[in-house]
Parts: sequence; C-alpha cells; structure tokens
Amino acid sequence: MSKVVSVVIVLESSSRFGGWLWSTRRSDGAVFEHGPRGIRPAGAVGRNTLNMVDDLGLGGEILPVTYSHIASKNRYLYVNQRLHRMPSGISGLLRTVPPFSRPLLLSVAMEILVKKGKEDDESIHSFVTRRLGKELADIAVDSLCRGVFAGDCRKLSVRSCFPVLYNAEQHRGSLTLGMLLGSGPTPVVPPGPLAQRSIKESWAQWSLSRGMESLPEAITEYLQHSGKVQLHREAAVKQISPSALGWKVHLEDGVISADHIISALPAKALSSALPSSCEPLIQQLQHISTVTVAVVNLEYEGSILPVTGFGHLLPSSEDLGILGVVYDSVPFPQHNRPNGQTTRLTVMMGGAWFQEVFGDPEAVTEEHLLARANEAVRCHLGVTKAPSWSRVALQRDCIPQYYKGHFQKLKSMRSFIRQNNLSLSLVGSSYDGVSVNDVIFNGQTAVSELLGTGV
Ligand SMILES: Cc1cc2nc3c(=O)[nH]c(=O)nc-3n(C[C@H](O)[C@H](O)[C@H](O)COP(=O)(O)OP(=O)(O)OC[C@H]3O[C@@H](n4cnc5c(N)ncnc54)[C@H](O)[C@@H]3O)c2cc1C
Ligand SMILES: C=Cc1c2[nH]c(c1C)Cc1[nH]c(c(CCC(=O)O)c1C)Cc1[nH]c(c(C)c1CCC(=O)O)Cc1[nH]c(c(C)c1C=C)C2
Repeated sequence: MSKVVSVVIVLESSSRFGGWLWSTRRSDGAVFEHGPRGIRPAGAVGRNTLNMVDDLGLGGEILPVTYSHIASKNRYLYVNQRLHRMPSGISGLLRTVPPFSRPLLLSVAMEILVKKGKEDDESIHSFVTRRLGKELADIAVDSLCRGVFAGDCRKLSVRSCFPVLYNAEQHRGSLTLGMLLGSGPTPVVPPGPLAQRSIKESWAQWSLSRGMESLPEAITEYLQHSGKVQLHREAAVKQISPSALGWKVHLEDGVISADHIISALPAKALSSALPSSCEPLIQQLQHISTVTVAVVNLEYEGSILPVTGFGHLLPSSEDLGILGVVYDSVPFPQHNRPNGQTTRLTVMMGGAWFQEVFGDPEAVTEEHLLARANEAVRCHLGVTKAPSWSRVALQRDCIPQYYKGHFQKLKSMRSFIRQNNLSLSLVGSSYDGVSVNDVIFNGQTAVSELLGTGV
C-alpha cells in the first residue's frame, strides 16, 4: 500500500546543503573542488544520477571526459620514488610493466584456477593476495583503496567496498570470468537523454562547469520551487525520541514531529541522537569508523606537469601520509582561470594514516599541511616553483570505512529496525557505498520503498 506524504522536512546542521560536494568559485572564473571532482556515468547508479541531472536542467553545464581522453588513459603510481604509468590495454597486460615484476596477464590467467574462498567476508588485501598475488595487492590494490576510500586495504571489506569482485568470485568462481560473463543482477535504470549521450560518446567521468556544488544547489532550488518540501539550514538534529506519531526530532530551538525519518546523517551523528531504547542500533552505528583527509588545492602559473593524466597514487609502503595527487587541469581544463595558462593540482593526505602521520586533526596547522603538499609536488613531479594560490581544507571524518564484517553490521541494524517497527531509513555514505552515485541512488531507493513506488 502507498503512503500519503503531507510534508517533507530537510534538516541540515551547517549553513549550506551539499555536505562534501563543495567547490570554491574564484571571482576570476577558476573553480577548485574540496570534495568529489568527477562522477562516473557507468552502471545503473551512474545512469540514475545523469537522469537526475537531466531532470534538474543541468545538462548544459556538464563537462564530460571520454575514455579516449588522456586523463582516462593515464593514471600513475609513485613507487620507489618514480612515477609509473599504470598498465592499460592489451599491450599493458602482456608486457612486464614496472613497478610490477611480471606481466599482469599471467596473474589474470592464473586467477581462473584459484579456488573460491570459504569466508563470508575478507579484507581486500587478503582477497586480492589469494586470487591475484601479493605484489598486486601490496602495490595496485593498496593504492586503489587509498584513492577511493583513503583507507587501508588490510582492514577494508572486499564484500562491502568492492561487491562486484566479491560477487564475481561467489557466482563465477573467478574475477576474470565474472568480468567477462557478469556476476549477478544489477538494478534496472533506463537511460534518459543525457545517459544515452554518455553511452554514445563513451564518457568515463563528468563534472559541472561551475563545480560539483552546482548539483546540491540545483536540488535545493528544485525542492524550494516544488512547494512540498521545507528546507532548514543551521538546524542540527540534537536528539530523537519516540512519540505516538513516530518520532520527535529535537533541534537547538524547537521540536519537530515526524512519522518517518530518512537519516542521511553520518552514522556516529545518528548514533548520538537516537534514544536509549535503540541501544543495539546505537552501538553498531557508533562502530562505523570514518577517516579524515587533508585536501590541498594548488594553482601554478604556466604548464608545470612533467607527465599528463588523471593523477598519481602512492601505496602505503611508499609514503603513509600522502595518498595521491590529482592533476585537475588535465581532465577539467575548463576550471582553470580563463586568462593565461595555469595548472591546478590537488594533493590528498592522511586518510587512515592521518593521526599516525600528522597527529591530532584538531592540532595540525594549515601551514604544516601546505608545506607537506608542496614537498610532495616537488619530490613526485619535480616542480620547484611555488604555487601562486593554495587552499587547505581539513575534511574531518569525511569517508566512512567499511571494515571486514560491515555487511553483518548492516544486516543486524536493519533487522533491529524491522523487528521494532521503527519508522527509520538509513541512507548516506555510512552504509551501502561512498560514491556520489551510490548515495543518490540509495536515498532515492529508500524513498521509493517508503512510498511504494519505483526509483
Ligand atoms: C575529498 C573527497 C573526495 C571525494 N571524491 C569523490 C569522487 O571523486 N567521486 C565520488 O563519487 N565520490 C567522491 N567522494 C565521496 C562523496 O563525496 C561522499 O561520500 C558523499 O558526498 C557523501 O554524501 P552524504 O550525503 O552521505 O554525506 P555528507 O556529504 O557527509 O552529508 C551529510 C550532511 O549531514 C549534515 N549533518 C551532520 N550531522 C548533522 C546533524 N546532527 N543534524 C543535521 N545535519 C547533520 C552535514 O553537515 C552534511 O551536510 C569524495 C569525498 C571526499 C571527502
Ligand atoms: C588520493 C585520494 C583520493 C582521490 N579520490 C578520492 C580519494 C580518497 C575519493 C574518491 N575517488 C573516487 C571515488 C568514487 C568511487 C566510485 O565508486 O565512483 C571516491 C570516493 C573515484 C576514483 N578515483 C580513483 C579511482 C580508481 C576511482 C574509482 C572510479 C574510477 O575508476 O574512476 C583513483 C584516484 N583517486 C585519486 C587519485 C589521485 C587517483 C588516481 C590517480 C584522488
């Protein structure tokens, strides 16, 4: 049966909507991202976001990067104090490409013969070591996990972080076969005009001409005009208590009644707001950890890069503190200052190693973080000149970490919610995927389930 919704109230603790989608638009036209900078169009969740971009009328602002673009072809690893282009294409698989000691095709071919694992979850490092060998796990996968989760592949769960890999082994007995034959059902999302264009033009990722923050801005405007949604900024949820109707949501300066809560709060924030009657849920939410990333945007006069591509990543064995550097000007030159040649880079630091390398995030100074970022650019890219502009953003607790066993935590939390008939949906990056596509798709799915409609 469908529920009838009278009013939707959106509560946001800060002064702006959008969370980590946060862009600086300088008055001279340059754009700098302090959070996500590229969204993948592929798959059901990618198509779903593009359909929404269409509905919001943002299609004209899209900046696509195709698979044939140099930023899609060239990604680097900084290993043994040198940049190495990551192998791509058939020739990259057939040859021995440093820093690896044998052709990747050998590991991929042998992988077909490896027996299926027996555990119901495993760390990403253990899974890849078992199936593809220790070298790929230590270098390529260690770096990949730093470039997506800012996390440690020895702790992160393969089942929750890379469900495609986990399902390939479960359903096909091999990653190689899973990639070739598919590894289970995916949600059906018909492509709208923009998604169709992305397929025809072979987009690998996209951004928006005024930065990623245009997306939450357009959603906010759309909701304001709908007349059906009340949007409240600077309205932090302090406490949630049960009531006859469902819930009472306590704010700094008032109380709101709700028959259902869709929580997009980070898990720990929800945990501290829930009533003691939700004790098992409170504990499990509390144990979903997050990591802090220092995002340092740098702008240089002239063209300063010795190589061209998306950027480079470092495995934890090379440098614990520096995760990677994005060469923003390569995929998105449209975000450069319009007059004159400039290069924009972003250095990402810390993540799972933040405390160990930089100490308490509350105590670290911007000067120290900027100095470390400048030093990384000098060492890795040989850039000796100083940036003409920089900005340091310390993104506290910005990426949730799905550790081994995360899926059991989710199962148990959702079964507690069901068994106690709690009118509560859990959405946002703490649970079922950290990408922008995932959080949008999972948010929409929760609403459809509530209303009894399709996404
Ligand atoms: C540096 C960085 C780079 C990234 N790069 C990419 C990328 O390239 N591609 C990609 O797809 N994804 C990327 N991501 C991931 C992606 O941006 C995030 O996972 C996603 O935006 C999270 O969205 P969310 O709504 O779940 O959470 P958030 O963005 O954290 O939003 C939660 C909101 O809740 C509010 N809030 C918190 N507590 C309360 C409270 N008590 N009451 C009311 N409101 C509250 C917060 O102020 C915030 O606005 C990146 C993330 C970071 C940090
Ligand atoms: C160096 C740190 C980080 C860089 N980006 C992120 C961090 C922590 C965050 C991030 N990047 C991506 C996602 C979304 C994943 C998705 O499912 O879409 C998130 C949360 C995209 C991404 N970035 C890299 C890869 C391989 C991916 C996955 C999708 C894709 O293949 O495009 C690699 C990468 N990230 C960074 C760099 C410097 C880099 C590689 C050179 C920065």
